Amino acid sequence: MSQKKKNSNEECVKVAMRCRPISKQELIDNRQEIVKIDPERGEVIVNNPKGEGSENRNVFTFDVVINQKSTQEHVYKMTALPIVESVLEGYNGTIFAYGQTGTGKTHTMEGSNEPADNRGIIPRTFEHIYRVIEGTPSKQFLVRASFLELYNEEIRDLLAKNAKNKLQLHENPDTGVYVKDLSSFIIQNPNEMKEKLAHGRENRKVGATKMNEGSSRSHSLFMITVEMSEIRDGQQHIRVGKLNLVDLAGSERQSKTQATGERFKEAININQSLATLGNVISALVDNKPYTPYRDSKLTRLLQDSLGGNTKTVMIANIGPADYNYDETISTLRYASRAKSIKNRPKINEDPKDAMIREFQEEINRLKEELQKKMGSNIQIGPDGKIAKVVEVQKVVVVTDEQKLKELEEQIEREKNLLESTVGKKREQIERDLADSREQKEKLERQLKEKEEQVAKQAQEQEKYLQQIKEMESKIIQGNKLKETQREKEKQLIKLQIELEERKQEERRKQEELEKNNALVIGAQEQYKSLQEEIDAKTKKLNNIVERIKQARQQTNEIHEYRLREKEILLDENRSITKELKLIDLIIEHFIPQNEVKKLEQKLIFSDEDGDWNIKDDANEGHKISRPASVFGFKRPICESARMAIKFGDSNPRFRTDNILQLDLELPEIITEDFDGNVSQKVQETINIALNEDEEELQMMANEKMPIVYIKNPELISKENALNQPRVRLKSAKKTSRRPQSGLKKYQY
Ligand SMILES: Nc1ncnc2c1ncn2[C@@H]1O[C@H](COP(=O)(O)OP(=O)(O)OP(=O)(O)O)[C@@H](O)[C@H]1O
Repeated sequence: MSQKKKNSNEECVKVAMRCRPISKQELIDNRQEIVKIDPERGEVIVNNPKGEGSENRNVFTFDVVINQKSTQEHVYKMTALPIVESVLEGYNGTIFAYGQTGTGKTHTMEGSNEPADNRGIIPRTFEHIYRVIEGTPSKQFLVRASFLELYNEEIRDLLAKNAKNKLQLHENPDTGVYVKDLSSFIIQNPNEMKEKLAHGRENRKVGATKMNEGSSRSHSLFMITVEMSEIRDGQQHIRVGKLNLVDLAGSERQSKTQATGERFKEAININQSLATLGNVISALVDNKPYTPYRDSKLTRLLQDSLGGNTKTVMIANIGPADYNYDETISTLRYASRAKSIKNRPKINEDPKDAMIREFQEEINRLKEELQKKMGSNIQIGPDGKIAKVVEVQKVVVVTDEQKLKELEEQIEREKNLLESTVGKKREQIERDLADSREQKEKLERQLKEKEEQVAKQAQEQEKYLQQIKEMESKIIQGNKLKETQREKEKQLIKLQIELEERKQEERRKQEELEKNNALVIGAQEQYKSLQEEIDAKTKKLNNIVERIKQARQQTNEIHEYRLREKEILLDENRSITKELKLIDLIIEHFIPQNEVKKLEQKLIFSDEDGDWNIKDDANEGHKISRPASVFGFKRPICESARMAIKFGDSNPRFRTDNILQLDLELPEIITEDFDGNVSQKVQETINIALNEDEEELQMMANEKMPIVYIKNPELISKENALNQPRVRLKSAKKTSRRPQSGLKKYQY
């Protein structure tokens, strides 16, 4: 029984491993290749450059393993293709690349357009989606795309006009986690989609590290939503498939990348979010009661892809060189665990918020309105054209002109007749003629009016048609000619997917079997002689001893790796503490205590954003009421504005008109500008706060510092403290009050 069918629609995360070729630099540095790949068995063997004998071999098995020589097309077929096919049936799908920096995640996900063979999964996905749409005339499609990055735990819309704006994560009980205000574009063909990808890429954070020149310093997520509408059994059915294409920033060691400053901060954030991803994977695999999705924005964004309702493929990227052994093993262990995550994919059928339904309804409404406006004899074809109106115009013209012509002829006849008859009737005839001319002019006027009316109607009709056409063009439909080709391709893909799934299933079972075999000594086995039994059992014993050795070796390696990771985390911790200390120092020494308190009261921790936000007073009901208007002024006005008006200030803001975009009214400056020279005392305080631990700071106070600011005055004897003269910060102006400080300051 396949893994899929074990528990209704339960299926495991599919894990693929890709190893990049050894780089030129690695060849120059004479690096050894330590990775061996057997795609048929789905095996990756990594040799420990420091190990000996059988202990130096680490064997991993994955659903798909891709060697250094594989093409981008092969990678697409083996990893993304089945997921994209599922998305086009209405499933949610996620493809994400994970691995150490510089191992080829971006190459795998995006690749490059030149040469065309180098295109990665994302552009190939675009082509695949529109190829399927072209070959499916029985359905209507609406395709949308969004592109975001997650940089230093902040979400940015890479397709927005202002890509610097931070966006927030929200949760909807029906649709799950989503990014509020993320822009989404309706896309009609793969080229338009590629343009969006290129546009977003330009806005993405990329920086050089020692390990990779063009390293992605953020996680990126390209989202494609495919809405499909189909008439089945006389009823409309809508399905929506969502595809997440994720290129994660690379995991890395600060010591290797030699990151400093902003790069160092980025690296800390990247490592932290990846560590959370690891924790989520572990919690899911170990069936822990709580999964820490909320610990990072990355895991919240991927919540449905890990343990949710999505079909997921994880591509673990590794490098082949010996100096990356630790990271390679760590990536493979991470990936190996992810194989056991179970998802429950389901088709998104008839969702309430499908945009294609809204579009279709709007098109029908416009058509109905057009019909109403243009009269009952107007018929709208599938292409939205209206021939009848044009005919009416013609009829009107023809009828009126004919009438006029007949009239003129009649007049002419009468005129001739009259001219040839008695002269006394001439006057009468001329009068009649004048009347006829008047009638002709009247008719001409009527004709002109009618022409104008028809032109106006035609204009209005054109406007409606344009609107309908524009909306209809967003909904794309396939071509009958391509249908057979698509059917054949679909059959082929289905067979290929089935074959691959069977292979993967066999591999998983084989792996399980091998694990169990080594531990079970065949109690029921029959042996011909005692010697045969001894031989067989000795063999099995040796096998077990070998496995125990390997397990010990692995445990030692994991232990060492953990120690190193711990060291890195401690490093990160130290740097964050340092930064915090600096911020503390600034707050405590340079911001009045009452302002700090006010701010603290206004701060609120948002579970949704995982961040501190300033409370919106309006929502809390503490909003200060607006002062009432002063008689004679159009709006409430402050004292300084009133004074300014009094003294004839020409600034438009004081004209009491409602003018937008006014300059800010700046508060009175009560501080002095910094003149550039930091006093030795302040500099020493800052240096010590930045460099030393808290306790050391207090201890050193006795030795070096003339003035020391401490958080806990109880630590110093009161007597000692009181014997010392107090020093207070000077105010900028004599008229201003002295700044209050939350710290008690003692001098020694
Ligand atoms: N399979 C491959 N074949 C050829 N070149 C590759 C392959 N994989 C990666 N490379 C090359 O290696 C370099 C690093 O790759 P890439 O930028 O994709 O790594 P990355 O994992 O995305 O790194 P980071 O996490 O720092 O963004 C690039 O020059 C890329 O072209």
